Amino acid sequence: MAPNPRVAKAFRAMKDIGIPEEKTKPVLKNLLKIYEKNWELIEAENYRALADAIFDSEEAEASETKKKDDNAEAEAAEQKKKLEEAERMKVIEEETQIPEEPERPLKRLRLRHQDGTPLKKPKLEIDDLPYAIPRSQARAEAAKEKQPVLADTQPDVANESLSESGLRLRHLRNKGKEPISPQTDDRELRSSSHRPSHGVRFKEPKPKETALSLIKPKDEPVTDDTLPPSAPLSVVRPDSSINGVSSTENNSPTEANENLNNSVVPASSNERSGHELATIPDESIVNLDVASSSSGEIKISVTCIKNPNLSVTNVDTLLKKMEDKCLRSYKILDSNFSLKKLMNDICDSLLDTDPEPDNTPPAEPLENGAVDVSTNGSVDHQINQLTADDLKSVHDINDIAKGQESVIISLVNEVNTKCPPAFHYIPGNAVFQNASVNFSLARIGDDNCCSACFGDCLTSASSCVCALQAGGEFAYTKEGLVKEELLDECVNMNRDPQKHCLLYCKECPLERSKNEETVGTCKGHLDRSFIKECWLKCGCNKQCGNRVVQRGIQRKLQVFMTPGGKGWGLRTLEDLPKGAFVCEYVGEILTNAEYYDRVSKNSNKDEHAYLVLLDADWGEESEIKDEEALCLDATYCGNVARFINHRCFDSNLVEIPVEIENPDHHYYHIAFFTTRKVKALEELTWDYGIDFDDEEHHVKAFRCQCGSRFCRNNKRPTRSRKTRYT
Ligand SMILES: C[S@@+](CC[C@H](N)C(=O)[O-])C[C@H]1O[C@@H](n2cnc3c(N)ncnc32)[C@H](O)[C@@H]1O
Repeated sequence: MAPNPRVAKAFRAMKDIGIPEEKTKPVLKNLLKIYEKNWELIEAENYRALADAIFDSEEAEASETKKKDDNAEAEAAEQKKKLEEAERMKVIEEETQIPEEPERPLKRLRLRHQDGTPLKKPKLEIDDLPYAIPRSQARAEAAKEKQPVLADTQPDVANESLSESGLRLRHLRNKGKEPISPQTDDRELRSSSHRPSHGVRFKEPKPKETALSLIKPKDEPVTDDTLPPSAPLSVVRPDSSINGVSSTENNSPTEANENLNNSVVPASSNERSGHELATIPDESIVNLDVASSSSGEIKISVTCIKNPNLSVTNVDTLLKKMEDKCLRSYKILDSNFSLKKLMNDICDSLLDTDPEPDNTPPAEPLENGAVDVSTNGSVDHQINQLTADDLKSVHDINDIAKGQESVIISLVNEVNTKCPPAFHYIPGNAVFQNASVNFSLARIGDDNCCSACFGDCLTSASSCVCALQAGGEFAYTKEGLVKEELLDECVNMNRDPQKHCLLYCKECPLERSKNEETVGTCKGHLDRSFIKECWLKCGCNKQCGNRVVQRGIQRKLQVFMTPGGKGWGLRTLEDLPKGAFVCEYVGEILTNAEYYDRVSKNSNKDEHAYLVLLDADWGEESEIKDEEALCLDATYCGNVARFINHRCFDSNLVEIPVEIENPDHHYYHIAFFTTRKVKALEELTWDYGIDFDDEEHHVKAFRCQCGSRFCRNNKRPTRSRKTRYT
C-alpha cells in the first residue's frame, strides 16, 4: 500500500529539523489519535504540534531514565547505608565483647579405654588453642613442638610457665602425680558429659546418676526494672510468745524504720504462691491474728499500737491508700491489684495450708519461736506459723543477704507472684559435715604466703610469693580487675573445653560416689588456672590489691524474677567494667558422696539445682579420698550466686578458681568475674557447661531459655527431656 502522502510529508518536515523517522512515527501516531486525525492541526505552523510532541516525548523519556538512574542511585545509597550500619554494629559488638560466631559445639567425646589399662590422652594440638596460654612447662613445650599435650607429662606448679602473653598461670597439680586420660575420638568433640567442673548440677528424678557436667553462652536484654526502694525493710519474725490460739508478729523496734511499709515474703520449700505478704509498721507493736472455723470462716485481725489517738478511718480510704502504696512501693505490676483480693488470697493460702482443721493440740513453738506446723492442728491458724523450712525463706526483700554482705542486695518480682525460694543466706562457704577442709595456719608455709611483703603487693617493684604461686604475675590490675590474659584464657577454656587440657582420674571420686556396682570412667576435669590471693600470713595490708574476692561483694546487685521463664535471676544495678569481681559461688561444702546421698533422699524433686564441683585438682592426683572430693551445694544454704542463670556460650560472667586459705586445691573458691562491660540492669549469666544432648546424663536438663544466638539447646528436639521428666 502506498504511503499516505501526508504522513510522508510529516516525516520529511521532521527530518528537515533533524528528527529521524523512527522517532516521528510513534509520536505522529499518537497525535493523530489525540487530534482525531485532524491533519490541519498537525500540519499547522509547519508541523509545530508534531515537533513539540516529539520534543515533549523526548523530555519525558529523559526524565524517566533519570528517575530510574536516581532510583538506582538511591538504592545503592541505601545499600551502602546498610553495609555501614552492619559494619558499625560489628564494631559495637566487638567493643562490647560479644564473641564471634563460635565453632559449633561438636559432639561429645567417647571414651575408648577402660578396664584399668593405661589410657591415652586426649589429642590436643596447641595450635588449636585460640589463646594458647600454656600454664605448665609441658604445655608450653608442647606448644613449641606442636606435639599433642599429654596430661600426665605435665609437671607441677613449682613449674609454672610463661604464657605467650607473659602471664604466668598456676597449675592445679601436685608434683609427680600422673593423671591419665582416655583416648578420644577427634571427630567427636565437646559435650557436657565431658564438660567437667564448675557446672550447676541439676537434680534428676532418677537416683542413678552418671556424672556432673556443665555447659556454655550474649547480652541479656536490658529491662526497665526499677531500682529498689532505698529504705531497708525489716523482716517479720515469728513471735516467741505465740499462745497457740492466735499468732502475733512483733517487729523488733531495733529493726524498725519510720515507714509503715515493711513486708515479708516467706516462701516454703514447696514454692509458695506469693500471697503471704504482711504489712506491718515498725515503731509499733503489730498483732496479726488469724482464725478459722470448721465452717470455713477465716478471720484475720491486725492490731497495731502506734498512735493512741488514732481515729477510725473509712475502710475504702484505707484500702485505696494501701493499694497505692503497694503499687508504688512494692512495684506490683498488676494495675488491678486489690488489697481485698490479696486478703482473699491469704485466706486461700491458709486453706491450702491446712484444708482440714482438726482439734489436735496447738503447735509447739520451735526454739526460735516459730511454730512447727507438723504438730499444729488447732482450729486457729497462724499466718506466721512457719516451719523450720519456712524460716529459711523469710527473706527481707530489701536485703536478701540480711545484712551479711557489705552491700544491700534487694529482691524484686515484677513478673508474677512467686516468692523467693527457701534457703539460708550465707555469705561464705561452710562445711556441711564430712568434707575435709583444713584452714590451719600451720599448713601455710613460707612458699605459700608473702610474709616479707608490706603495704600493697601490687605497688611493689617485683612480684611477691603469692604472685609467683599464680605464675609470676598478679592476677589483678591496680583497679582491682582481673587481667585480660587470664580472663580471656578462662573464658576460652569454658567456651571450648575440648581444646584445653582435660585431666582424667584413674578412679574418679565422682563416679565412685555414685555407689554403683562398677565405678564409671572419669569424664575428665578441666585443668584450670587459679588466682592466688594474699591472706593471713602475708605481710601486706588488708587493702592490698591482691585481695579482691576475700573482700566479698562490692557491687550493687539485685535478685529479680526473670521475664523469660528462667525463674529468679541476678542482675547488676550499676555498670560494670570488664574483669570486675561480682560474687563468689557460695554453698555448703559437701563431699560428693554426701551430695549423692542428699539427692537420693530428697523426695522433693526441686525445680532448680545448685551444685558446683570443686574438681580442678582431681585429675592431678593418683587418688583423691572421698572426703577430699568436694562440691558446693547452694540448695539450702547459699548466697546470691545461687540465682545466676545459665547462658550458652556468651555469658557475661566467667568463673575462676581462687586460692585463699588452702594451699592444696581440694577446696578453693569459685569467683565470678565479668567477661566484658556489663550495663546496669543487665542480667548476669554464667555458662554452666551443660550438654543438652547428653541423653544418659543425670542432669535434669532444663529447657534452655537463655536467648543466646549460640544456644546449644535450640536446635535440639525436646524428646529426651520430655521422656525423662514426665
Ligand atoms: C542455679 S539455679 C538459678 C536460679 C533459678 N533460676 C532460681 O529461680 O532459683 C539453676 C536453675 O535455674 C533454671 N535456669 C537457669 N538458667 C536457665 C536457662 N537458661 N533457661 C531455663 N532455665 C534456667 C534451671 O531450672 C536451673 O536448674
